[in-house]
Amino acid sequence: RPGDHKAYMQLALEHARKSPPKPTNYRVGAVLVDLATNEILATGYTLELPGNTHAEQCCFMKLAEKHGVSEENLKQVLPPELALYTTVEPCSKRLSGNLPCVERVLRLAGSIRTVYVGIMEPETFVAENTGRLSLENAGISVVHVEGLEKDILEVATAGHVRG
Ligand SMILES: Nc1nc(=O)c(N)c(NC[C@H](O)[C@H](O)[C@H](O)COP(=O)(O)O)[nH]1
Ligand SMILES: [Zn+2]
Repeated sequence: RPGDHKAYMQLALEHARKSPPKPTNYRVGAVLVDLATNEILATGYTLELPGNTHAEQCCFMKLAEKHGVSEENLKQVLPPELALYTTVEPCSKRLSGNLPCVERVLRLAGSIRTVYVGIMEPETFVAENTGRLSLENAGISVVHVEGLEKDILEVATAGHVRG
């Protein structure tokens, strides 16, 4: 249903639960929605695809694969009004050095209009996630969907040694 942000975030959390726990990242789930049709274009979760992949990255890689384009060229085949739901805000820096998801989202600016986040990134790995500002500067709204923070954090950090 249009505007049912919590339902989409709950779905993203269900995908996050499929992610294998690791002490060096978070277990995140993401859902990409076509706002014109309310169709779910892609889902993803951390490490779903081979390599050290992130949830948002998996959404984009799967959709690119489906359309027979590279992830870099995904923008060419995307509808004009999308929303990305991700349980943890897109990363702005990755300790692995891989391309952060904020950069991957910015490539899709103009199609992705809004990023809905369940929680902002904790400071375990990256002291300050600067993603929100970068996204807003590119005209992409970042909206915090309230109410699932506790569950999202629990799932995200399940692989971490309890301090
Ligand atoms: N939004 C988001 N989606 C994910 O799927 C994921 N795993 C993270 N995690 C952010 C965290 O900052 C990085 O996981 C660490 O910085 C380690 O970087 P790598 O994951 O090894 O590239 N953040
Ligand atoms: Zn990421």
